[in-house]
This record gives sequence, structure tokens and C-alpha cells, in this order.
Amino acid sequence: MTLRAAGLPPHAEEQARELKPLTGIAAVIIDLDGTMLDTAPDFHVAINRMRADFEWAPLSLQTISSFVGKGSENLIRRVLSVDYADAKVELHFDAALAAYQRHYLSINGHYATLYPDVITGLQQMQEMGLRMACVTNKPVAFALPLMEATGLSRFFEVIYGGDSFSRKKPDPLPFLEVCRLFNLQPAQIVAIGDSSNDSEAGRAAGCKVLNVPYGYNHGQPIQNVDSDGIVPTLLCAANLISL
Ligand SMILES: O=C(O)COP(=O)(O)O
Ligand SMILES: [Mg+2]
Repeated sequence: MTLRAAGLPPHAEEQARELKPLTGIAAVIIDLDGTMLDTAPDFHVAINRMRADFEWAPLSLQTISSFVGKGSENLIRRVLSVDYADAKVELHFDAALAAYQRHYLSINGHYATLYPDVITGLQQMQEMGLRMACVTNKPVAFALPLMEATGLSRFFEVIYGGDSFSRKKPDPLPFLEVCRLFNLQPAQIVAIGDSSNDSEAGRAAGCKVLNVPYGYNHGQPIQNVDSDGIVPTLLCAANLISL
């Protein structure tokens, strides 16, 4: 197949050519943090404002980014573990989480940016007639206003957050709920995300999986993650998929 060159970063076209087309696809499930939006600067500001409230030293953007991906509760536990052993982490947990949520909501999206070719990729998927779901581990109360403010909501039939179901990614439950809602088989759906959470959830659900290389992935190389390919942008993902 011929991939469109438009919007590809340098060398990306070469990389994209080696990818195998995904056929018989009817829907996509797309991750939010690290895939559509670079929200690391929002996490950085909110976490460090929380830490300042408790007179804990600020953490670097890189450290905080490596803690993102498994939802707010895990993020706060990881952040507290920098200074405390497990028992003390639990002692501070409720107050730290509440302060973090207050700070995050007050700056939600102020420092976040769209990655290249997200909007063009989503537009192309929409024009292809793919059904579209966003599944993020971000709490719904953070994800909905953020996606509205950044012009992402309009593309998605449904947005599920980390608190939408009893289990979040890497558990397959949220993806299986999308399959049920769309009345599709998992193999008709491609899950696209920046981390092993997305890939493990996708594989366990029986979906196809594509990764993007520019997100967080718990500070680990995305090349180590099992998927059907690494696409440089969502536009490249759209070019690889067909109905
Ligand atoms: O908030 C998180 O932990 C990460 O969310 P994501 O699933 O959109 O990457
Ligand atoms: Mg992510």
C-alpha cells in the first residue's frame, strides 16, 4: 500500500512503510495522555503544587512523566514513594490525592499540547467511517473538560475514563465495554496508545494494537512493548487502517 507522506516527521515514512496494513477494521480506541495530548506539563505543575502544600521538594518533569499511565491513585502513590516507605505513603495518601485533584482541576489543559497530526489523523479516521472511542486512565472529571477545551471531544462517540468501570487499563474491561457498545468483535477494533497499558489491555481483549513512540510508557522504550506496530503519528495510523 502507499502511505501518504503528508505530515510525517523525518524518517517516519520509512518506518511507517515497514508496517503491515490492518484490514477489516470498523472502530478505533484511542488513548489520551501521551497519545493525543502531551499532558506531562499539566501533571508536573499540579503534582509540584501539591508537593509545595506539604513542603515536599519538587520533582522533575521526567520523573513525573514516568509515573503517568495507571491513573491518579497510582500516580500519587508513586509520587509519595519518592520520600516515604509504604506505610507512610498510605498515611499521606488521602490528603495528597485531594490536594492534587484540586490543583489539577485548576490548571487542567493550561500547559498541555496536541501532538503533531492528531487532529488530521482523527479527521481522516472519521472520514473513513470508523467508529471512535477514547479510553483513558485519567478520571472522567479531568478527561471530559480537557477534551472539550482541546477540540478532541467532537470526534468521539464515547469517552471512558479510569473511573468509568471497576477495572482500568491494562485490564481489558474498558475495551470489552467498547466492543459491546459498538456491537463489534475485538478483532475489528484497533487500540492506539503510548504505553504497555494500552497494548496489554488490547491484547487481552483481542483487539489489534498500535503504539505511538512519543508518549510516556512508564519511562521505558516502547519498542519493548508487544503490538502490531509503532506508528509515528495518528495520521500514519489512519493510513494503515482499512475497513
Ligand atoms: O492519567 C493517566 O494515568 C494516563 O492516562 P492515559 O490512559 O490517557 O494514558
Ligand atoms: Mg497514555
